[in-house]
Amino acid sequence: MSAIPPVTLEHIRRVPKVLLHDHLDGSLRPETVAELADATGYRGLPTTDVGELGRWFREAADSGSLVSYLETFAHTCGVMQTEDALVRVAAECAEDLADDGVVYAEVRYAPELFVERGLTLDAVVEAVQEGFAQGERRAAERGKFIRTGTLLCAMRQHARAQEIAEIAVRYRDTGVVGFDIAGPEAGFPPTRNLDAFEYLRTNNAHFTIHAGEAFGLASIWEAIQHCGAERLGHGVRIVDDIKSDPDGTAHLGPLASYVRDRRIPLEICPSSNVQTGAAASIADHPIGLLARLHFRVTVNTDNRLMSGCTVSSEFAALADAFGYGWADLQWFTINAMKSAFLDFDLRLALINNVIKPGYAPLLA
Ligand SMILES: O=c1[nH]cnc2c1ncn2[C@@H]1O[C@H](CO)[C@@H](O)[C@H]1O
Ligand SMILES: [Zn+2]
Repeated sequence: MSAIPPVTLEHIRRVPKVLLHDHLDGSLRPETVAELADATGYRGLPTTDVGELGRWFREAADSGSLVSYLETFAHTCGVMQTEDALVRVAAECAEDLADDGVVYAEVRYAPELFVERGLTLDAVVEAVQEGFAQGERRAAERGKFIRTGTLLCAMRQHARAQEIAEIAVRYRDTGVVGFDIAGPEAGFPPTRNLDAFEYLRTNNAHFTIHAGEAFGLASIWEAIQHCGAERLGHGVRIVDDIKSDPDGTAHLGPLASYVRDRRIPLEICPSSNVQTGAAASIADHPIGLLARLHFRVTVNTDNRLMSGCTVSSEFAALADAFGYGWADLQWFTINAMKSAFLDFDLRLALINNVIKPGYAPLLA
């Protein structure tokens, strides 16, 4: 019998993982940002030195506020205005995730941010899907399995949610698995987009909503009870509805109970929350409490470029902070797979044929 390996980054990279919340325009390789700026004539980068550029994104995003964090996306979106650029970024995204041991990923982006040079929204979606297909193929050629789906975001501060929802439904059979709203939360409640959410529900389409990140319970409540969100992007502020006694006994308010009882998945992104000020540090992150109370917690990257992270590094940071072992990491992974916007039979197959066998030798 070989000894069970310790929960280190190196070993975490080898076990199957599932990612539900990752932004395509927040996860480019720094060298790709620099090369695409050169190729497409984008002149706005703060530096063209690749090492400095990676550092710049992490530091600029380390701002303590969601609004200044989001300013960094001007540069990634700036270099993603052509079909070739979108294909490349999506293909590299699939490959990078596969190399990190991610077996299923839902990657999101807002098509409306890539039309500055004349691409149509449909052309954007088709280029991104082509890129993911290429990336999955290239990963498979290297012996790495990954399946991807995309989520189309509408930006809260624009008024295009209905249009984007219609595109999400139209492309549902070609890899678009759902819809989301992203962007600044304060001042832009999800109920501004009620028509779009009603349209999606009428068409039996899936959606998640960024809520409970920079703004509190009201945003979560609206997302679930008015809009009908199936999952919550972040949702960490649900802890505002939980009171803890000095001995650790927790008392859940009605919204927290509803979220837990209905098993509403929380797409938690620990490093991103520290950067935007939604959590003071990884060790202080509400994920510790939420996992202990058995909320449907999933672990995500949000923006790998801005946070300099991967799913594996997020797992490793949580294992360090909270002492999580392989059983906990499997629990996060199965939670995520159960919560995916993918057909039930495919979710079950990935759980039984890929995830459980991947962790089994570590749980003996
Ligand atoms: O954590 C976040 N909260 C809200 N919006 C975000 C977050 N991360 C990225 N984006 C926004 O989503 C857009 C589409 O991918 C990005 O351009 C960025 O503006
Ligand atoms: Zn996000």
